[in-house]
Amino acid sequence: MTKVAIIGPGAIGGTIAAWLIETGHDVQICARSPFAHLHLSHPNGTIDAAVTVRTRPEETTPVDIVISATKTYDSAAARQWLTGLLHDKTILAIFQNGVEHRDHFAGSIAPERMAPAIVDIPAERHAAGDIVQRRSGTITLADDDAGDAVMRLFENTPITASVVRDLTSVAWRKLALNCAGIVNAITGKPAGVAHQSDAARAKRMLTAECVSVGRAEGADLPDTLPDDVVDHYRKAPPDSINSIHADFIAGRAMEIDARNGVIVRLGRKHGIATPANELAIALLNAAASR
Ligand SMILES: NC(=O)C1=CN([C@@H]2O[C@H](COP(=O)(O)OP(=O)(O)OC[C@H]3O[C@@H](n4cnc5c(N)ncnc54)[C@H](OP(=O)(O)O)[C@@H]3O)[C@@H](O)[C@H]2O)C=CC1
Ligand SMILES: CC(C)(CO)C(=O)C(=O)O
Repeated sequence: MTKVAIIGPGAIGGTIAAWLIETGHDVQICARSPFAHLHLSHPNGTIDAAVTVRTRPEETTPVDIVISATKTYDSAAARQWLTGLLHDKTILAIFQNGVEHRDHFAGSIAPERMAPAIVDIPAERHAAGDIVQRRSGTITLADDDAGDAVMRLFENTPITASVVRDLTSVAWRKLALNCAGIVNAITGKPAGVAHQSDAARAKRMLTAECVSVGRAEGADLPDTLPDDVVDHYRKAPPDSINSIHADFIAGRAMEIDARNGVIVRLGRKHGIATPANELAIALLNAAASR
């Protein structure tokens, strides 16, 4: 049994919490709003569990592994929980999209105790503690001691956790998929719009910039990635809605900076022009403004 804390019991944090409780770990949940019961509907059934929820950092006790699973823009707020949760060997796993996991938590824990994770688990939260997991999914971590410890946590769950030598490339490949998702939010059309040639062209342009900047950052990315991304959206259920599109529809904050802004920012650093991402960001911000 490992002592675990999960900061941010949303779609991903709630799914992870349910599986870790189910497989016998001691889980503290760090939440903004209290709830007493966790209900996960997953591809093979359901998990129902009573939960220990902390709503204030001073209520927490140190654990072996902290998993931060907030949206990227809540990373600074998530850091506030760490004081009470860390002992001198605690590992901090960062479950979020984007390529800046370490930057968001820099200075809060020694770099060798951070475990950035690329998560591919489609999940939605319907209410506090009420989560639907669509597919068992995968968690990819770096091949080091911290990544190894987090991978072992999932041994008895249906979620496939693995470690890879080159997490940078995995993160940029996921970013390629995510940066193209902005087309759905701007057009207001779900995945099936990728069958339309102009939408597919826009996705390819965004992704091509991601490939150039990612390579400058050291990622190993294939030339076929823009086409692969379009294929991915074409193969998805045509009515499926990616998370930035869902956040836009719901009027929630969006991970625009982590999914597209980062391409523009790092592009500038390397002298690479990123007009498609710049334009897409401006259009989505304009569409979201009241
Ligand atoms: N959902 C998915 O299918 C996938 C998501 N991801 C990535 O995983 C990350 C998490 O996404 P997701 O689970 O969907 O997001 P959600 O919005 O569903 O969950 C985020 C959770 O963090 C909580 N939170 C925010 N700030 C704090 C804080 N200071 N203290 C405690 N809790 C806090 C929110 O609380 P509150 O209830 O108050 O809002 C919410 O419960 C994102 O980076 C996303 O891009 C990656 C792959 C798939
Ligand atoms: C569905 C997927 C994988 C790509 O758009 C995603 O990560 C998201 O919805 O944010």
